[in-house]
Amino acid sequence: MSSDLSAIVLAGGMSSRMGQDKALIPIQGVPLLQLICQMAESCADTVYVVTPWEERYQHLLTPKSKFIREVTVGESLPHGPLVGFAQGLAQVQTEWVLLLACDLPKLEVKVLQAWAAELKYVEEDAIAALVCHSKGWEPLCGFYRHRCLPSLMEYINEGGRSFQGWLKQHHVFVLSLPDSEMLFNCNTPQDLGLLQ
Ligand SMILES: Nc1nc2c(ncn2[C@@H]2O[C@H](COP(=O)(O)OP(=O)(O)OP(=O)(O)O)[C@@H](O)[C@H]2O)c(=O)[nH]1
Ligand SMILES: [Mg+2]
Repeated sequence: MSSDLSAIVLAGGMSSRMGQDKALIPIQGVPLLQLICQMAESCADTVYVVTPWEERYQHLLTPKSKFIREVTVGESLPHGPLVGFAQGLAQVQTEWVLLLACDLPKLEVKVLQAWAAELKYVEEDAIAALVCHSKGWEPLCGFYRHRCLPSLMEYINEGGRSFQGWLKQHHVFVLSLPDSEMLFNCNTPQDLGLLQ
């Protein structure tokens, strides 16, 4: 375990495709958000759950996890994952942050730990270490250097909301993915059906 690594779990999405809050869906009896926090804890000393809805998830917190309350505007609609991440990153002190979506039920702790062990070999000029797939980077299961925050804020302040658009401006270290099933993204009732 590295004291230079913390984790941010994003739990502020609308789950509109699922039709119910994905974070609360039990996977083999464990609510998805709790499952992701448990996995994050196996790699990082502190896990930060970024959400505007602390009360909803209070009962799911694991021993090493805490909330970062996301600030929303207007009718409390979230700003999307890039802004949620920036708000979380601004509160974190470690050199590296493992960023995780809360809808990845097939994550594998061993792979996350092997990636974390590789961070010491990542080139100094890389701002992140991510898996690359045919459509671009996988931004919501990978590692970011804390010092990417000024560039992220600049991109957001200019109106940018896309991880791909932001990452395009930077050098990113490529992580290898032993089995793509690990990144199975549970967005719809059909996805959920595949799990059960
Ligand atoms: N904190 C925070 N997390 C977000 C926000 N938008 C999405 N997320 C999280 O980002 C991850 C990926 O979200 P998606 O699957 O793309 O979208 P979603 O909003 O959860 O669901 P849809 O409404 O179906 O698109 C999930 O962990 C979401 O909870 C946001 O505005 N704030
Ligand atoms: Mg998703």
